[in-house]
Amino acid sequence: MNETRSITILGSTGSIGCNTLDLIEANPDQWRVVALTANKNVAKLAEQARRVGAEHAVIADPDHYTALKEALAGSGIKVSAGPQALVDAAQEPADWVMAGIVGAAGLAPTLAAVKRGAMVGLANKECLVCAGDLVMKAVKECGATILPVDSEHNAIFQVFDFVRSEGVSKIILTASGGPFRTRPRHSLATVTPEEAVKHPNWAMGAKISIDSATMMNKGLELIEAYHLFPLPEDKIEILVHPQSVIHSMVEYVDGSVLAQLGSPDMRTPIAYSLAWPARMPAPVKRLDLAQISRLDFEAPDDTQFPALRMAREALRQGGFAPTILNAANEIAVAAFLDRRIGFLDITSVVEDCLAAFPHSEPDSLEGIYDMDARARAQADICIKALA
Ligand SMILES: NC(=O)C1=CN([C@@H]2O[C@H](COP(=O)(O)OP(=O)(O)OC[C@H]3O[C@@H](n4cnc5c(N)ncnc54)[C@H](OP(=O)(O)O)[C@@H]3O)[C@@H](O)[C@H]2O)C=CC1
Ligand SMILES: CC(=O)[C@@H](O)[C@H](O)COP(=O)(O)O
Ligand SMILES: [Mn+2]
Repeated sequence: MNETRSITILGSTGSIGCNTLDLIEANPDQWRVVALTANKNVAKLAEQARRVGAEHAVIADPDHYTALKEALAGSGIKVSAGPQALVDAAQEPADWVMAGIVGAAGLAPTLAAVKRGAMVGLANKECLVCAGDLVMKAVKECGATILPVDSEHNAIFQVFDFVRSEGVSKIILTASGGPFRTRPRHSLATVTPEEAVKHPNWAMGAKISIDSATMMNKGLELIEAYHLFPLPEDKIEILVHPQSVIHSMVEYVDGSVLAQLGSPDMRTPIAYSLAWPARMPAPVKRLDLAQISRLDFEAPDDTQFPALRMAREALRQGGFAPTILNAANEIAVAAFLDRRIGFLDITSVVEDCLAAFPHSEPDSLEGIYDMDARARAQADICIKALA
């Protein structure tokens, strides 16, 4: 990469945000940091902003505005707070925006970056699950470039022949199977949040780690892949691969299967997206296949992991079903992390919420926000009923 790129990181204090900062700080001359954002973590945001000389720091929770202002006093860094300030930050003219906020809270700022035609590194899969048609329509209309950061989608992006896409026969999304892949389902009723966040291969934020444990992560990724790549749902297959070395594959009509491999370290897909269309170095452990010595594969078990079936059905059903799936899952995962429900209740809550609403089609962003809020309220009702 020859030119200097200006960058905004939405969710800079999270796992994706910190990995992104790690890469840009290794090559500081190539980057100018426009804005960094967080939800509540004032201390980390202020420290990051000072360290990289950000122009603007935004805290989503307005109750933390004064604390951030004090933490950045004398730095010359602009400070703002609240959900609209996140959108304003995404609208500032940075060449490249990392969509690294967790959950549907990332939708509005991601859409704001898309609408000004930016290059967007997309980690926030929930915004595509919640509002995929609307986001992808805005991408086309506004000339934005989506660079998939999610490791599987980044792998597919690296090996998908967009010029001759009629030659693609299917996508194979790999899944680790999470920490409970080999555990009998009945034994999962009593697992703790501490056990469930322990992913076998990846270090990630709490919400996505729980999603990996229920395999809802792969369900969300199925819907994400459907929106990112020009293939129907029945051409997107899920394959369990416990080592997370092959990050995904594309099969072509001539029988060729192209895969992207690497150590399970998000700095590789983030670096690919940051430098795109060039490449940049990433300080990750090099893949040593002789040492790994074997790669395993198995078909996913929909009985052990009903989230996979539910996500595929929601995608087939269309309309608001994926919006409801995502919203209910966010609320149920938060309740599990708070120890208000058990691990197996997460997917039961999602299933009950999906059943609670008759089929209807979104016609606007407001309609999507309305359904997202109604699904969250319904999930709260289901959770109270379990107590
Ligand atoms: N972690 C990973 O390796 C991968 C993550 N992803 C996806 O990337 C996204 C981020 O994941 P991850 O980095 O693990 O998550 P983390 O929980 O580690 O970080 C989330 C970030 O979003 C901010 N945030 C949380 N809630 C809000 C809110 N309501 N409004 C504004 N900002 C908010 C957090 O701020 P604060 O620190 O103040 O709470 C933090 O900066 C998710 O969509 C995930 O699915 C995809 C592939 C891999
Ligand atoms: C790193 C990443 O992209 C995660 O989404 C990861 O893939 C989670 O692993 P599994 O969902 O396959 O367990
Ligand atoms: Mn992933």
